[in-house]
Parts: sequence; C-alpha cells; structure tokens
Amino acid sequence: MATMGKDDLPEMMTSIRVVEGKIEIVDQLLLPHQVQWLPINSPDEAYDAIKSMKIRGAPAIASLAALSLHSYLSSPTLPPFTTPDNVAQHLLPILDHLQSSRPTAVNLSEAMNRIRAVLRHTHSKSAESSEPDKAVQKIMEKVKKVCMAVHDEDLVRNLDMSRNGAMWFWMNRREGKKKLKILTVCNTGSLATSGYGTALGVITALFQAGQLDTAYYAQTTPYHQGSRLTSLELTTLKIPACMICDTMIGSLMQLHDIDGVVVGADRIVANGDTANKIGTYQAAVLAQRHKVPFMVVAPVTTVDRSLKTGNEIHIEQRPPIEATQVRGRDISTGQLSVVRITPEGVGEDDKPWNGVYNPSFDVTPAELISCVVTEKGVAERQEGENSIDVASVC
Ligand SMILES: CSC[C@H]1O[C@H](OP(=O)(O)O)[C@H](O)[C@@H]1O
Repeated sequence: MATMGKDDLPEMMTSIRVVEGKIEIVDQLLLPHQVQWLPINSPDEAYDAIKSMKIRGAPAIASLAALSLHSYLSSPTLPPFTTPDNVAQHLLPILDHLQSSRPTAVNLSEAMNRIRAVLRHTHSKSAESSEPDKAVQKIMEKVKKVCMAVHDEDLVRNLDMSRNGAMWFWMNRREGKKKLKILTVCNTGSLATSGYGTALGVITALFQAGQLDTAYYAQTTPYHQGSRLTSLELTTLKIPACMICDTMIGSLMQLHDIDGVVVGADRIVANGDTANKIGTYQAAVLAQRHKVPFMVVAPVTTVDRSLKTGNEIHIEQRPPIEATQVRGRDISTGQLSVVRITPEGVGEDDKPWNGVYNPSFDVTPAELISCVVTEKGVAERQEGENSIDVASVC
C-alpha cells in the first residue's frame, strides 16, 4: 500500500484551527447543518467546549486542552512568575481542571501528564537557579513545546495507523474478495482528531487504495456521531457509504457479507480490553457470532497499561436529557432545533419512575477483538487467547 504523506491528503473536515495564534473549534453540536467556528480564549473555555461535547473525540479533546494551555502561556492575563515553582503551582490546577472534563478517554490525561512531567523535570533542574527569570522563561518554553507536540504529532500517526489497519484487512481478506465492505461505529475521522482519523482513516486508506466496496456506519445515538459527523466526513471524502441504525448491525452482518468492523478507542488497557463509544461492545459480540474480524485502531497515547483489565475503566455517564432529545434542522422551517423525543418527565431527576441509562462508552473485552492497531503496528489476538499483547505496538 502506498505510503501516504501529509502532502497527498484528501479534502477533509477540520475540528480545530489556529488562526494568527487564536484557537477556534467547529461547534460539532451544530453539524452537519451549520459550520460555526467558536473562539477558545482560555483553558476554562476549552474545558466547557470539551465537557459539553462541542468538540469530542479522544485525540481532538487532548489537542484542544494542550493548545488552550499553549495560548494561555502567551496571553496578557498570565500572572507574573518569579520562580519556576510559581509556574508549576499556577499551572498544575489548570491541568487538573482540563483533565476532569471527560474521564474515559486517556489521551487527555496522557497529554496533561506529559505537561506535568515537564513542569516537574524542569522545576527540579532549575529550582536553585541563580537566574530565576531565565529559569521561568525556560520552563514556559518547554511547556509550550509539549503543548504543540500533542496537537502536531496526531496527523502523521493517524496516517501510519490507518495504513497499518488497511493493510491488515487486505492481507487477511477472504479468498476472492476484490473490494471490502467495512462497518464502523461512532466518529473517528478528522473531526475527532487532528486530521485523517483513526478507524475512519483505515476506511479512507482502503478507499484510496481502491480496496473498499462500501463503508457502513452506525448512527450512534444519542449524540449521533455517525448520522451527523461520519456521514459528513464520508460525503466530504466522496467514499461510497451506507448509514444504518444502531439496531441493524446484526441484520447487516447476517445478510450483507461484511468483511470487517473497525472502531476507535478511548482507552485500551494492558490486556487489550477497550473502552469505546457505547454500542461498540454489542457490535463486537455480533461480529464474533458472524466470524467478522473486529479491529480497534488508536494512537499509542490511547493505551493505558497502568490498568490491567477493562473493568477498571471509569465509564462517563452523560446527562439523561442528551438521550431524550435530538438535534437537527426543522424540515418545514429550515431552522436548527432541538426536539424532545420522549414524554415530558422522562429522565428528569424529580421523576425517578422513568429514568434514563446514558453511558457514553462501553468496554469490549479483548476476547472479542481480532487485533489492536496503532501507528507502531498491529497486535493480533492469538487463537484461543483472551488477551492481546498491546505492549508490542506501543
Ligand atoms: C478517534 S476518536 C476516539 C473515540 O472518541 C469518541 O467518543 P466521543 O465522541 O464521546 O468523544 C468515540 O468513542 C471514538 O471512538
């Protein structure tokens, strides 16, 4: 498969942009009907955008958090620092706050930990500096460098992992298959990353190599990452696609000769168990039932080997109201609107008789996963094994 570089990228959506030093994100709550760029002027505004899912996607939220910190370190609102310790004491609570915005995706905490490590390392080396002003400038420059790296490194690794995943599907295709039918869930394209995507990057790489028949994608309620975002990205990429409701995955595999399922990840733990968008687990169960290869694709920064198994992963519960309403464009007026799809009272705190279960993620055990793909390579689950050696691709 041809090695694709940054120069031959297809036209694709963008989730974050930096214009003359100013950060802007596209408000993904309004897509696909409206492309509205929102300025992000502080780490607090970055927190709010991540928490409310104006921006989402494990790598993208890490990028925004890091970029907002980079911008803050150049802003006039920054207090004067007299020692490196002042810098660390001021920034550490901001890192904690950003990290608390969404708990399941490890990319965010991994990025914050990289910045903490710079603060600790530089502080210890310059604590007794005879020139504190220089030491302050040095620690701030190092932190800014790491912040930019978190954002900049994403695109190249997405190209690498996408090529790795596409090659695995092609090399392991069933005899006689000339083009592949691949299913994905949620949104893992350029709207969820700094570009090209992870699981959707694999689909894009197959298409660009002439090896894709059709990309099937699940609507992925209640946020509708599939209906609203993946549909927009596949249209932009001009990839032949077919949307299905989340309830149709079983029927699709039963009747439509699917060659593989490819999904992203929010956290992959030491044994290969993987947290990803709600609905991934049931897709994996159905894939095993129908002997369809099931691939998880994510950057190394999504792997958390500090956790041994998936039952240690904190699953974010989203507000009930997000499952009782749906966003869209009013067919008669053309206006954007949010409509309730349940009776009044469902999911409201003071009416516990009719609650809402709304976890944002679920955990797919490694025994249901055929392989984990990162920018470093492919870790296959060995026949009869219930775990995957994810360390081999970190
Ligand atoms: C490459 S994005 C990874 C991951 O993030 C998404 O979750 P959310 O839309 O809630 O941020 C989804 O689980 C993707 O697979």
